Parts: sequence; structure tokens; C-alpha cells
Amino acid sequence: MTLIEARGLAVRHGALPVLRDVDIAVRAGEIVTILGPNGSGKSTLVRALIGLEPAAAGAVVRRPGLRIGYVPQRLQIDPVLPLTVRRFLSLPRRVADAEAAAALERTGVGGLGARQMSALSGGQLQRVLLARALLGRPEILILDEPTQGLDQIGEAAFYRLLEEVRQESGAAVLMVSHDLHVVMSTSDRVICLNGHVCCEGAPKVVSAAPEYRALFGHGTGGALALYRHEHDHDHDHGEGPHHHHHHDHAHEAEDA
Ligand SMILES: Nc1ncnc2c1ncn2[C@@H]1O[C@H](COP(=O)(O)OP(=O)(O)OP(=O)(O)O)[C@@H](O)[C@H]1O
Repeated sequence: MTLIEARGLAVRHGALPVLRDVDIAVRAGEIVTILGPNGSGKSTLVRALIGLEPAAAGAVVRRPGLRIGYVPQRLQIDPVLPLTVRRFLSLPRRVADAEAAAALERTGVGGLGARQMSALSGGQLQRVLLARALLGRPEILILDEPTQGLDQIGEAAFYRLLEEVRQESGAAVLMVSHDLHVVMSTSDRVICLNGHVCCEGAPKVVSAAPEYRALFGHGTGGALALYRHEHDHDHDHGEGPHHHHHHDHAHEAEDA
């Protein structure tokens, strides 16, 4: 079942054409990642899907009544404006104390309800944003570079949490990410964007596509080839992506 889709979508910022002819769809339960260089229109696409950017042509179709949980790329909180985590969770819809506490607990920041939003660390803020998104019992979570500003450990922990939440709730996930290892290991489908959809498909198919390599060059190609290698052949050990003994393979791929 399709939850949300763009059909022939074009979006402009003033006179600037940012997106054209974009056709994408996200179905129930799947994890889809949008990749693309800076300025390629990833945030614009996400915002258009949510209804925050008007279509200059084409259309966005959302299943009627679809519950969306949105985690924005960044949230500027004015430190002069006092806003506790607890009050933030009740914006715009008031939630009960027990519900708010459970959501914070679920995302690993239980006990931070009384903290000022402006005093949170980057990782805590992302978890609070996820908690708020979950309070709406979303059928799809839409996350725009949710781990920006987190260190590698924070990033890995955030993605693990996201995966747990997804398994519990069955929500589909559409995210913008630059974390190629994560993209390759967790996504069902990757959409490579550069003003239009350059290529799309299963991670290993996309990583081999010439359009993809043209956009991301050799370094990334190597990283992706490394991952593909692990998935194809490395069934004996289920360790993480950072294995020095795989470096040779990545170089082979880069040189290819
Ligand atoms: N509100 C705006 N007004 C005018 N131009 C904008 C606005 N928002 C984005 N743009 C422009 O639209 C283009 C796409 O921006 P967008 O933020 O969608 O890219 P992105 O792929 O998410 O980039 P990044 O990886 O840097 O976050 C850029 O050229 C940007 O300067």
C-alpha cells in the first residue's frame, strides 16, 4: 500500500528550479533513503512531501488521513525563549504526562522532561525530536539528516533506536542521509537525487549505477563497494562495517 508519493513533481524556490519530474513512492513498512549532493533538493523534496513546499508542477499524493512523524534537519531554539522538553512535546497537540514520559523513555532520554530545549546536546535533541514525532503514532517517519552533528557513536545509536522503533511500530521510514554505511545496511530502497531522480533501487543496485558513481565519485564508490562485498560474501561474521581487513576490497573497487 502506497502511503505517500510524488508524481511528476517540480518545485521552485522563487525563480530557481530545484526539483523536476520527480516520481517517488513510499509503501507501508519500507525504509527508503534519499541520497544526493549538497543542494540537490533533498530537504525540498521531503518538505514538499509533507506539504510544506508547494508543487510548481505535478502533485504529491498522501493516503487520506496519513499520520506523518517528521524529524527536521535542524531546529533552532532561541535560548532566550524558555521552553522545556515537556512543553515542547505538547506542541502543537497537548499530550498527557504519562504519554510524554513514555515517549522520552522509549527514545532513551527519560528524565529530561524538565530540561530546557536550548540546553540539550545534539544527540539528546534528536532523541527528543524523535519522541515528539512518535507521539503522533505515525504510519511513516520522515527524517531529514537526523544524525547531523552527532559523533559516530551517537549516530550508530540513533539508527539502532530508529530500527527498534520501526520494528515495534511497523512505521515506514523515509530519510535523508549522508551516512553511506547506514544507508547500505538498513535501507530497502535508495533514491539518488540531483534535482531529479538519477537512479533508484536496492542499495547494491544503486551503488553500481553509473549515475550514482558520476555523482559521488570514487571515494564513495569504494565505500559502497565495500559494503556490497560484505553483503555478498561475508556471511560468517555479523560484525559492523569497520573492518580493516576489508580495505583491500574497497581499494580494488576504487581502482576498477
Ligand atoms: N527557502 C529557500 N529559498 C530559496 N532557495 C532555497 C530555499 N531552500 C532551499 N533553497 C535552494 O534550493 C536548493 C536545494 O536545497 P535543499 O535544501 O533542498 O538541498 P539539500 O539536498 O537538502 O542540501 P543539503 O545536503 O545541503 O542539506 C539549493 O540551491 C538551495 O539554496
